Amino acid sequence: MQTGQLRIGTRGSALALAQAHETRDRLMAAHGLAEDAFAIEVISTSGDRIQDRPLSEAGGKGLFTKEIEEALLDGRIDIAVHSSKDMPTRLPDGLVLGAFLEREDVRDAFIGGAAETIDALPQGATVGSSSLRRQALIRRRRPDISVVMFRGNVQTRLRKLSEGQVHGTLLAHAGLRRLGMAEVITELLPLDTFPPAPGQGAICIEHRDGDRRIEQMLESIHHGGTGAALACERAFLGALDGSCRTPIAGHATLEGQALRFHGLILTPDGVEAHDITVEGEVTEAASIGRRAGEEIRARAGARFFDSWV
Ligand SMILES: NCc1[nH]cc(CCC(=O)O)c1CC(=O)O
Repeated sequence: MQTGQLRIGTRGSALALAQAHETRDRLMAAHGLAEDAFAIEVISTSGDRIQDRPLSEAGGKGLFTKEIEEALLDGRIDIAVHSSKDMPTRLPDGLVLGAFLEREDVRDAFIGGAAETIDALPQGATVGSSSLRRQALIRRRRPDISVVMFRGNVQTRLRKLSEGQVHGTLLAHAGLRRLGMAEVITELLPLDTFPPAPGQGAICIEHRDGDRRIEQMLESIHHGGTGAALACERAFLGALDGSCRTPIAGHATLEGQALRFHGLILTPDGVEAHDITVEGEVTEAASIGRRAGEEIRARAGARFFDSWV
């Protein structure tokens, strides 16, 4: 490592590396820096190592961030690049999310083998996904479909699909685009029936609270609209206690100074669902999300949350 280099911590998956490179490239462009002003440090996380069970059972979201956050706190790296969707609502003391890059398309994508769309899948088809939200949304739309646990990187999933192990799978459009693989998509799912996970499609950058040098560098690559949408979506998750065993969707959109949030919670079988829309000023982003979370919680009732914990 050269002295003065900015050290970027990331997981080692192809998607994580693409996101780290995108962040580095934006910082290079914004500050007229060369590639050797940065070092990309790959950090393996528990989430990468656990492959045999759903992460919601193994301990949830923090599994993708713990080792990276330790590296930040120890001063081994200066910034960490994450998928916002994978970030817990509460960060360790001393760390903050300092910047969000402009959001990609937030929609889920269906990659079909047996048929191009979810509606066209044969009766009783099998779809692979390990996301509780996607499982519940598919079951809500097509109760006859069986959803099987499906993890691993994009290449592994596509191989299983081409081997006929499943009739289709769902992935984030954003991730496929960042990998240059959007051509495998057979259907982009509509936002009203397949609302995204809070944070989907947005890259965030975490750093040590009060690190002035980093704060100044990030200012130029931060996207204010994405930051407001994410403040709202993360507040919604926080108000729901971020339970990773509950299928939760939440999406904030902006039109000028107006922010509109749509949230949805479902039972894992997709049978029961509660949704909410709250609108307000962009400056109130976090309180809109919190209010939506509190209201949907009250509406669903304690029984809804108790039924599978
Ligand atoms: N949990 C894995 C994860 N985290 C972020 C993305 C996609 C990229 C994004 O949403 O920014 C994915 C894969 C997927 O859902 O297909």
